[in-house]
Amino acid sequence: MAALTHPAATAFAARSRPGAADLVLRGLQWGVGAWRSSPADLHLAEGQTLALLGHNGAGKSALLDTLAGFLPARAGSLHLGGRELTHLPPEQRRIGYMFQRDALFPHWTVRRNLRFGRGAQAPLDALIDALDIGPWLDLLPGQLSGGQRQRVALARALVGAPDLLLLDEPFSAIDPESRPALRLTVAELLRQRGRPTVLVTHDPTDARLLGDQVGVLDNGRLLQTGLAQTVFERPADLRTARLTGVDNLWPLELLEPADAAPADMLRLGLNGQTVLVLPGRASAPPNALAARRCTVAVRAEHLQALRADTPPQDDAIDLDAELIDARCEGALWRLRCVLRCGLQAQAFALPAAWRSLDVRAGDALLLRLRPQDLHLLP
Ligand SMILES: Nc1ncnc2c1ncn2[C@@H]1O[C@H](COP(=O)(O)OP(=O)(O)OP(=O)(O)O)[C@@H](O)[C@H]1O
Repeated sequence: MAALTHPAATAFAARSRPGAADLVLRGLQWGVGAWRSSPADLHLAEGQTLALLGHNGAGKSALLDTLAGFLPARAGSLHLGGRELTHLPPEQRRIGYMFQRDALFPHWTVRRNLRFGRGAQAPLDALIDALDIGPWLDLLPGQLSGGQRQRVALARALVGAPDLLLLDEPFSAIDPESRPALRLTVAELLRQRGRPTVLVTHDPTDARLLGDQVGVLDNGRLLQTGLAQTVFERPADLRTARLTGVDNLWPLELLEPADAAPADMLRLGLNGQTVLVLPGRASAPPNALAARRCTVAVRAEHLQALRADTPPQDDAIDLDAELIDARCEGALWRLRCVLRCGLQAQAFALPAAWRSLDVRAGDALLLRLRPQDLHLLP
């Protein structure tokens, strides 16, 4: 597998055509049959990747088909590098598209598949090297595994330096061991391409790692788009929080400040009992203040599991908890706990931290978080 800064990837990028190529959608509506999206506006700068997250049927593939010209836009416009594409046929759009199903020609070798269309004259060596597909060039797609075919399809989408790259779940058939390395290779290829990419995924890790921007699509409506960090750390609503993989979503009531507490403290609780006290009521969404309830969103990676006797620390919020169970998930342990108020909480721990905790199911723990890692949703 090619390394993150594989020289071949650099050479491949150097041969990509230079020039501005922003993707701009203005009130674009797309649809399949009777299904139709809401209008969407978007500006994706050259070189940026938009990772689109959404449930099944949200309209992700239909959007890619519309950008590629396989489905007609129902309304609005689509510009790429200042060129209006809205009504151009697919072959005039200079778009590389990796479909959800690899769509390689089954009776052609991998080499001939790569040489099809835009790839007829394009240099291939650097791309073949970066994606590690050299050994399969003379094989037919049917002689490859699903994951191997996906890599070839990825190369075919990238060949000839398209102005816009569309990737529909590019890693869905890649085995879990190869996925992190391939993700990094692709991230580097996309970064060096200098052209926009729209990538559809169900995996928040793909979206976080590959997306400069993240868009969350729900039944044809873009709920939130923005910098990946903003969408992941500050999801606009509950659906976005779920789609971006927030594990802890605690529905809490806004309680009156306790006696003698500063008036601007925010006291959140359950059944009248205090769960969290936060500095500053300003962090609460205005409609949550009015409704006197909100959902507290905390990513599992922001909860630090500590031994129950750990001394308190300034500016940290500590929650008493009891361990339910712990499971190894690749490089991290996922700790499932129950808070004193009865709500469940999940925290990640690195293997060394998990070992040094030395706790078992039923043992007491402290879950620590920084106030800035906690986000209140209406
Ligand atoms: N051939 C079709 N005829 C009619 N409606 C369709 C057709 N294909 C898809 N749809 C509808 O269009 C909507 C958008 O489908 P689309 O395939 O874009 O969703 P998606 O977000 O890509 O889903 P998935 O994650 O399952 O691939 C869906 O609600 C679906 O019901």
